[in-house]
Amino acid sequence: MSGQADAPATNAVAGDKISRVGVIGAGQMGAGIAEVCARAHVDVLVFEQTRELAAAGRARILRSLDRGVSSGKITEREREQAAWRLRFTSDLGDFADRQLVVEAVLEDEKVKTAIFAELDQIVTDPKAVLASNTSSIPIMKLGMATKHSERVVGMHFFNPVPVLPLVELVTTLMTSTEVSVRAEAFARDVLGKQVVRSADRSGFVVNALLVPYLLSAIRMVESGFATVEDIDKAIVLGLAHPMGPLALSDLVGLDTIKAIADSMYEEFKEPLYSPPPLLLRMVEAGRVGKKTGHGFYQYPASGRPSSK
Ligand SMILES: CC(=O)CC(=O)SCCNC(=O)CCNC(=O)[C@H](O)C(C)(C)COP(=O)(O)OP(=O)(O)OC[C@H]1O[C@@H](n2cnc3c(N)ncnc32)[C@H](O)[C@@H]1OP(=O)(O)O
Repeated sequence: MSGQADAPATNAVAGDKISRVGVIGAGQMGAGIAEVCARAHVDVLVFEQTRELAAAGRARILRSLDRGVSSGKITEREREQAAWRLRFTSDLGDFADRQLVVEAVLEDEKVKTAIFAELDQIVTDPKAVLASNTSSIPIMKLGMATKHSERVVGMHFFNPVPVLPLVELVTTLMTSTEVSVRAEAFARDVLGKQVVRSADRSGFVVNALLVPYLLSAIRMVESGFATVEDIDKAIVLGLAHPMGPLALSDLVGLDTIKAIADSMYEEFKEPLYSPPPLLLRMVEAGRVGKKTGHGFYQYPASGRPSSK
């Protein structure tokens, strides 16, 4: 193998434009992906397991659209139109007509492989793209849960999805050229994202660099090397990052960081990827960051962080 992304299996060309998308999961990533699709004039169907989760997902998207209006990124009319393009279902069978499905459920390999096996039966169009937003699970494992692994790619978005312009596109040894070209064209030309390609290695490009950095910051807190506030202040003021590593860990979710670190450690057996005990204890305590209101910082209803 060269040092490039894994070579796709065939040389077909891109098919027609994708205008019907399915998103599985309306948590922080799924909701963000559904929102950017709806804002890009795409018909979006979102799967959530229950009506309550679907209602919470819709409310999350509407709040973000409101924020888009108040910050002058979209007009009231665009907000209304995007909201109309979003539908929810709790029956995966409704995804039969989707041209692209993006799975964005929790980082659990068993859950994700079961979804891909089911989707493969439901979405029968051979040109359809089955994508995962996984942060770290090798895409091949998801592809091999299907009978058509040539349709499976990784499309990895970044949080907050409406704000961050990157998508990592991950092709496997089995992904067809047609599918990778369609997925890239959709992310770039329809969603207006910029695309980088990564080989199918746990963590891909961004998390392979980000996760050891976040884990090192958590180890610094654990050892008493510096306080949470000072570590974040040092990085914001000293490196001009928009937020420090502990605030960023809270934004991503400590449960997600643990899952990514576990997956990267399993793949590379690199001690730097091993989750430190403080991270494990915080996840066990349910203090996983912004989404539960408490992580390295506390998040009152206003959403503004305060010290632990
Ligand atoms: C773990 C993984 O697998 C993948 C990951 O996701 S890794 C995590 C990647 N994410 C990051 O690194 C986030 C880093 N942090 C940031 O980018 C910023 O701190 C932040 C965007 C989260 C918040 O920034 P902020 O300055 O406090 O907020 P705010 O000023 O309200 O918003 C920043 C910009 O986004 C825009 N924005 C915010 N919410 C928006 C929305 N819902 N829709 C559209 N635009 C929005 C704002 O208008 C503003 O735009 P301008 O700079 O042009 O004015």
